[in-house]
Amino acid sequence: MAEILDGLKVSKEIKAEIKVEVEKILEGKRRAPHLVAILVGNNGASKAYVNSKVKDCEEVGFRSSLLKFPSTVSESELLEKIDELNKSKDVDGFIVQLPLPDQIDQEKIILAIDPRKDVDGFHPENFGKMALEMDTFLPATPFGILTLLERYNIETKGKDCVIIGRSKIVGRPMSILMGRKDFPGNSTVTLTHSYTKDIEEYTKKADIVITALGDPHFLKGDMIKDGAVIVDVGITRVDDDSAKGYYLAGDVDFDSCAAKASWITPVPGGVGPMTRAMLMKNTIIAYKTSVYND
Ligand SMILES: Nc1nc(=O)c2c([nH]1)NC[C@@H]1CN(c3ccc(C(=O)N[C@@H](CCC(=O)O)C(=O)O)cc3)C=[N+]21
Repeated sequence: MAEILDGLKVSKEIKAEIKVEVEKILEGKRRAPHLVAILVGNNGASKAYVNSKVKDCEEVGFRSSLLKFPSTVSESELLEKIDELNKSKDVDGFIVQLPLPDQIDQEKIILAIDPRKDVDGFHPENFGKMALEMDTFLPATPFGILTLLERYNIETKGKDCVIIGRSKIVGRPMSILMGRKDFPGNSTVTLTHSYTKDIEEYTKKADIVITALGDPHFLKGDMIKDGAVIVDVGITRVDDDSAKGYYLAGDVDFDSCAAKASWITPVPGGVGPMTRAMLMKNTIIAYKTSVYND
């Protein structure tokens, strides 16, 4: 029976550590770190995530601003706002919640963000630095997974790690990070995706499986080996007749995998809260390295 990689617990520890740092900053009579989130449109899940980020900011003592735009906003309007945030001396970092409506070129938006304020770590300059093992903002979800593995002392060196899904914000960067030379890395990485002939062939041999595909209960116990470490990034709202009208489903079939794995992340309470904690971490890093605070 697997032990739980408790992302909710670790995320609280990290936020408490950040809070202590913020208190020291304020004692030094400096302004608090300031994170801005841009939310476009009315997507229920996006709204929920952004609101929880605002709550996290309050919890650690950051200033936060939520900028809402209608789904009809033009690309140039958004670019103007980004330019303003790039220049603003009292904004340390900002994120543009994805996905964006079709009339907006996501690539253009990400390229417009000043890499020094790109606390999501999505700008190609930061992605490149990540790949080259240079100091930079790591994308929050992969950063959260690494931190979770680190805090539980999960050995990754020399392990076979299989990642399912090659998204720009999770699978792809995760595949790079797990193979990096620094801890927790040094794994032998296989990145599987929709064109992989037989995913099971890989997952069955893997010491570590990281699923990020958004397909509820995809990974079953008979697809993994005994003692594997299972990290579930998937989080899909599945309609049901509960009070909320939905439940949150991971990519992992929890019961059958937990029966075989050595460690496993739950959904909710695993990677999600870690993602949020790492955004706070990136924001305080941005604050400390900001040219305006030295
Ligand atoms: N620019 C941008 N940056 C992001 O980091 C980003 C984004 N766009 N778009 C959407 C995804 C998704 N994402 C999540 C964050 C927290 C939870 C989270 O805290 N989940 C809770 C459950 C929350 C609930 O109850 O709905 C949990 O797993 O326990 C989930 C998903 C960040 N994303």
